[in-house]
Amino acid sequence: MTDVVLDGVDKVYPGGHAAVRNVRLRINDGELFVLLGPSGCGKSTILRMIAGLEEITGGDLWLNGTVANDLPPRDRNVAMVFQEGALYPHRTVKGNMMFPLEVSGDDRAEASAKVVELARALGINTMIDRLPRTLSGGQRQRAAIGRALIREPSLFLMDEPLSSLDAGLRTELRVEIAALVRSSGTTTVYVTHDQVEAMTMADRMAVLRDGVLEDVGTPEQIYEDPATVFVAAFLSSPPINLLQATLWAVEGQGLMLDLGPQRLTLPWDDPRASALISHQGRPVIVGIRPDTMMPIAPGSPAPSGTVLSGQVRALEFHGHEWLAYAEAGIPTVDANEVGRPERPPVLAEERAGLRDRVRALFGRPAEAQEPAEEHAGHHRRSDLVFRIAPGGRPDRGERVALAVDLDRVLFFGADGRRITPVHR
Ligand SMILES: Nc1ncnc2c1ncn2[C@@H]1O[C@H](COP(=O)(O)OP(=O)(O)OP(=O)(O)O)[C@@H](O)[C@H]1O
Repeated sequence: MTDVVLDGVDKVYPGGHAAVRNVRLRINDGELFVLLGPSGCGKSTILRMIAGLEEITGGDLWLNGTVANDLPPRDRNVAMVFQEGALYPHRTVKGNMMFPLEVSGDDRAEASAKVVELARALGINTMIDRLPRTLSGGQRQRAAIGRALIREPSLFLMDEPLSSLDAGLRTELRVEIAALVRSSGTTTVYVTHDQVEAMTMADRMAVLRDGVLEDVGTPEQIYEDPATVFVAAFLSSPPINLLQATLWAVEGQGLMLDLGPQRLTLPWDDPRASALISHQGRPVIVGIRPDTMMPIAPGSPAPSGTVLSGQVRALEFHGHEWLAYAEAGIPTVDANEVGRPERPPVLAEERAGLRDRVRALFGRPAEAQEPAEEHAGHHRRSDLVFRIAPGGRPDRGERVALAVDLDRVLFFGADGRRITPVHR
């Protein structure tokens, strides 16, 4: 059993790349804690620093109340499983799982009984005499997890252990891994870039971007009450609508969100009004999840300032639901570009260079270029995305009115941080 504290931890790789920046985090004893973020955000680096495989260049790592920055990996009692859990190819599943116990000189009969019991819990008891190459990817990962857990580590670290498996197996294994580590009570840090995996498995989770911690909390807290626009967007599937607005206080009406050609109004008695008023006259980002907008019959009564409208441009069938995309003329925001430092100009040049090279490759003449998208800065997509309840599906080209559940709308400043207080 162990708890882990990262106290202002930095990682600057040789060559100067700052992969992890001032991360402050507490992972409690027995917790299944998930590190989530896009590729390159520093998740694996954090995991490797906890394991002692990567030097910490700033701040402190505490393991069970002791600073462990310089503790050798073998003294941390940590077990780790990677994307492709490496097994010894010439040892059977049982031989692989026995190995850590043999090294520590455990009694053979006891070790064997323990391996059989854990193999049963992992659902691989019928294949313990087989060699790894005769197993499927999922079975190999189970064996690798078994080998890591067999010596009862204080801390279990998993780096994208399911990412090489197909979707069905991933779903099955994530349920089993979560149940197994919970029943063992081992503090577990699990790295993934898959938000569904994170939300379904985690007791608590952290969301990272560019080496910086954006948010920490339970999956429900982070989904319902995200700290930043990046977190709200990263955890939203289908994508959250992020609308560019200017906020105005209007006497007798409330807080008016000027969305260009359309408006929403928050009444004065809304509990968020007092925090929002500080942004009077300033740009804000309005976050509306697709399930918080409901199509209503045109002209049907709705409180003023609660309806958006648009023309249906596309419909998508997702099996359990339909999604619709409606052109509403409202400027939208790209979450990836909000609240992050400006990229150096050289990157933009490199990108243009790549585009030119691809064009040259496919022989596209320069005059065949598509017209430039009409957006400035962050404005890209200009559709409203909403869910459609079974039954009343609009047609493509039809105008729709959408009642917005204002209580569930999220408000962010232009820096991408939530304007209203975040509760943890
Ligand atoms: N040994 C290294 N030397 C220099 N830079 C490195 C090294 N290892 C990682 N990086 C850089 O540090 C950043 C974080 O890498 P890291 O592997 O921790 O990200 P990640 O979130 O785990 O990504 P992924 O999901 O793709 O594995 C990346 O920009 C990566 O290129």
